[in-house]
Amino acid sequence: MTNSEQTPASPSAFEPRHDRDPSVGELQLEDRSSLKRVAGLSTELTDVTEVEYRQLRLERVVLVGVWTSGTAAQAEASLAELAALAETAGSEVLEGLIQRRDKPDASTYIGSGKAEELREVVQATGADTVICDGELTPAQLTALEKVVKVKVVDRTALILDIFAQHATSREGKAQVSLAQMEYMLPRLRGWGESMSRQAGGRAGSNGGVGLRGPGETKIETDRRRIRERMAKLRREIKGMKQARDTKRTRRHRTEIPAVAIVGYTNAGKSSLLNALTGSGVLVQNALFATLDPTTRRAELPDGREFVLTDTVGFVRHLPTQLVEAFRSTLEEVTEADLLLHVVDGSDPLPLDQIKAVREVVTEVLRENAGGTAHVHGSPNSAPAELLVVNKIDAADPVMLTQLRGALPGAVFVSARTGEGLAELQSVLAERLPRPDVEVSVLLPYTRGDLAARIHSDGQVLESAHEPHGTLIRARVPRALAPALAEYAHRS
Ligand SMILES: Nc1nc2c(ncn2[C@@H]2O[C@H](COP(=O)(O)OP(=O)(O)OP(=O)(O)O)[C@@H](O)[C@H]2O)c(=O)[nH]1
Ligand SMILES: [Mg+2]
Repeated sequence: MTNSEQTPASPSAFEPRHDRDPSVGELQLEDRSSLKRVAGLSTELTDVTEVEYRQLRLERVVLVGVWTSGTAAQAEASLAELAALAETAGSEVLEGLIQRRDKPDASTYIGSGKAEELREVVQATGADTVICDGELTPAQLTALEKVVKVKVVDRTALILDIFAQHATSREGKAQVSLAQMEYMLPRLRGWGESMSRQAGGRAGSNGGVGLRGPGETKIETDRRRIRERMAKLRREIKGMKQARDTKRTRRHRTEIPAVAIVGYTNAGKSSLLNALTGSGVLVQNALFATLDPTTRRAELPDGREFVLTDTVGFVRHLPTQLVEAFRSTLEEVTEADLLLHVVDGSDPLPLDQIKAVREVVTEVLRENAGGTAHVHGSPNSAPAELLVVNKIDAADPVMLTQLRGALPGAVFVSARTGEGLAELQSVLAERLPRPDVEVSVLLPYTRGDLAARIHSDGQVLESAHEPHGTLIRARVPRALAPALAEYAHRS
């Protein structure tokens, strides 16, 4: 598959192009389409430390989930989401099965009888991969592979694979590699075995291309090399984080309020950033389209500036390796003055999405507590949250009425049609911290530079042109006050 025109009916096909839609990042979308994976080209991996080249080669898959708690609708939504994830990773979903049990089977995840059934489905459909809707232990993966006779991967590996495909920046790539290695480390043996069987299809024989699993010594060497690479990656990520910190400190010095957009993957975070700032960040009907935080300047109706950061989307059971690896990028979340929590109002279970996002945010805030000092607000205080229900143009009116009742403080918008955006901006204006010193100055016309700074960093309350200069009464950031002191005006 190379572009959406050729495969309009594919469930993973992109949304139709909206040529004049300001919320869509056309150019990046083309880039992404042109980089679409070509399946079946990768050759067997010879060096396990090259984790980033190890695509999962998911092609024709059967999904299987264990439904332990919650409603049937929730169990089905979870499997539907797994299907969307699998399609985003480039695979074709043939079948989905759910087993109701108290807890996953300790040895094969699904019960042994069900595993036999699964094997029949795999054979009947001609699937080459089974994806389980959870995180399996290395032993469970191996045991289930033995029964179903094809490669078995779990939800964590799938999400890691999508992240690996979507990472573009150096930092993003490093973070994903680190997460993949962490996931791989305890699973090296399992991988070796499954890869061998996968390549040759003659389990038990002991020679030939692709059939030599790594020997014990090789595994030990590989483990050591992976650990070394992980240590190196951690150092590199730390270095990249320092560069970003410097940039952020510069912003803090001018005390421009910061807003971080968080939310479930595909909720429309990037679309909202584009709609509020007129930028062209990548928008795609795919999960985890955005991995790198993008910061843009935006303006409130009263002229005050703020910065808006788009962040990686969250999902139920986001792999902990990823939260850990993305911690440095997620610091944008910790240090924001306000979290704009975007919810997809057209999703069947938006309240579940809100819950999942809040869980990850809480984890990120806890992990980062005690880290870098906060400039705004008190140290370690969690940023306030503003819920924004998006896609109201596509949402079911009954659901919207329910949501309005359930989420009294939320703002309802459509990034696509622009509905509700004006209200969102005025709510933002109320909620964002104001510059905190009031000054009255008579600026000579030669100091247009200072007048410009008052306009960009502060809030002008009154302004009048006098013979000797501009008389301005304004609220400005404390940091700007000293430069203005010599022009202080008393009436
Ligand atoms: N109908 C409708 N669709 C929307 C709206 N906002 C965004 N979308 C669509 O939802 C999909 C996801 O939008 P994105 O802005 O990429 O979502 P995101 O939250 O940034 O997603 P990730 O970066 O993948 O986590 C795209 O197909 C958008 O066109 C909206 O207000 N109405
Ligand atoms: Mg996005």
